[in-house]
Amino acid sequence: MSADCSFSSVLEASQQGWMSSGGEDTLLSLALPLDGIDPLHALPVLADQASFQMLMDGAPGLCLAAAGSCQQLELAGARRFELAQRFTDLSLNRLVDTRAISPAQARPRVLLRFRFFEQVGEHHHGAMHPPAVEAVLPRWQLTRQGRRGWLRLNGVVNSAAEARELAEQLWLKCEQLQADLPFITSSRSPTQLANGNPDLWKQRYSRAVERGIELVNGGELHKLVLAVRHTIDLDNRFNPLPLLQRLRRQQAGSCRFQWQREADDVFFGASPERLLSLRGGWLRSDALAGTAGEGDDGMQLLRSDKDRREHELVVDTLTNQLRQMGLTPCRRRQPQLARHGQLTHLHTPITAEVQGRSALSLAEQLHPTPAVAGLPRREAMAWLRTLEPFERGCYAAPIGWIDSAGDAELRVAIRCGHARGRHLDLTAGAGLVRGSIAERERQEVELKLAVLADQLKLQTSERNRSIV
Ligand SMILES: C=C(O[C@@H]1C=C(C(=O)O)C=C[C@H]1O)C(=O)O
Repeated sequence: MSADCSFSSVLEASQQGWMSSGGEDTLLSLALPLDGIDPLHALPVLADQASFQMLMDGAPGLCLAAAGSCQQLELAGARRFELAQRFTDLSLNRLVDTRAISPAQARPRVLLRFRFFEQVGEHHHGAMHPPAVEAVLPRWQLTRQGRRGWLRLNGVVNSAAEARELAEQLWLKCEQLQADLPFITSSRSPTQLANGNPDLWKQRYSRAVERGIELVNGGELHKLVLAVRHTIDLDNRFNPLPLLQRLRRQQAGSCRFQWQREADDVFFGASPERLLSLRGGWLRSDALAGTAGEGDDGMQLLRSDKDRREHELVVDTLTNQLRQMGLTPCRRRQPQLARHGQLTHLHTPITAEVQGRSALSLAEQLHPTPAVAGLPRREAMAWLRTLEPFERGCYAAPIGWIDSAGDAELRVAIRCGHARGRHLDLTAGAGLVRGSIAERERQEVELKLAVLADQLKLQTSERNRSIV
């Protein structure tokens, strides 16, 4: 092991960090290079018993696991983007980073998860809902990009002795992670219990889609993205890690994510859609809309007038919003095909130079995109409230991180599930535009739900063979 990653060097860094700040409640951040550890695989050891756990697996790009909370913010509603950005800046600026000169992957990060709607709908008050935004400076952060990896520990210290303790904890965790990690297996996949009427969502959805199509054909809306929720009851708790590990192979182009608030509340998925990536003052956003039906390898999709219009609405809106912010976005002229497992979409990447803008001021403009809400945005959002009989929660909302250099990765949380105890909610939606056919849209969400359900690899009891 090289000199800069020996225990004595960590200890020395912790003491220097403490002395350089010397104040009460010093937020100390220690880091060590730690190659060869897969954060997805290591998450249970990293987290130990911590209730907060997070994973953003963009492998073969950056894979990040985090656990425990050092500083956190939860907000109920208004000005959530602005306040979450302020919390992020304050937390990261306050950190005494003893490894300030380290590669981008090692930078300290604040993790963020938004709810789709700023406010909970009138009819759903009283039930448990995720906050409008959660922002967490984690205690532990483990990253890997390529063959390189880093372990970071953030903690509040009030004395040289506490700074030393922090260094010891980092060293100990480093040793634990280098020992043999347990394999990720769910000893037995949970069995899906028979639940009422598995076709209930279809009946509800058909009615909502017909109304949605009236709205777009009548010109009241240009687009509306209606979602459905399917709830599955299980005989056991669902552990998403084996699923996320499989999806890494099957959907390498997606970003797998998991946000565990507590052991009984885990939100997870594999997002094909970037709300924004910020790297060194450059933004990239994905317009992703238009979905191939079963049996179409994408050629019909590329020729479909309805899908091309639906897609173009998303590209135009994203580029206009960026222009309104005084930016000069670039886009490809023609959409490409993006394949994510069994689903193929039309995809147009959009880029812009955004020097000096914060990630969340940009995200506030872009969320929710017409790929997941509709157009005009405000009217579409109001119709979603009327036509969707459930709270979206964090479905289709931004999830990701911001680092100490202002770089960020925010994904749109679709292709996702939310496990609460033994209940598992799967949510999927499809965009309606003029000319949409109700039956096709129903088939599209059915396909999306079936793909999700299939990936879960649940056991089915004799009495309940079909999920969707
Ligand atoms: C809303 C979802 O997906 C979005 C809607 C799409 C469509 O309508 O074609 C395609 C990709 C996503 O932007 C979802 O999967 O839940």
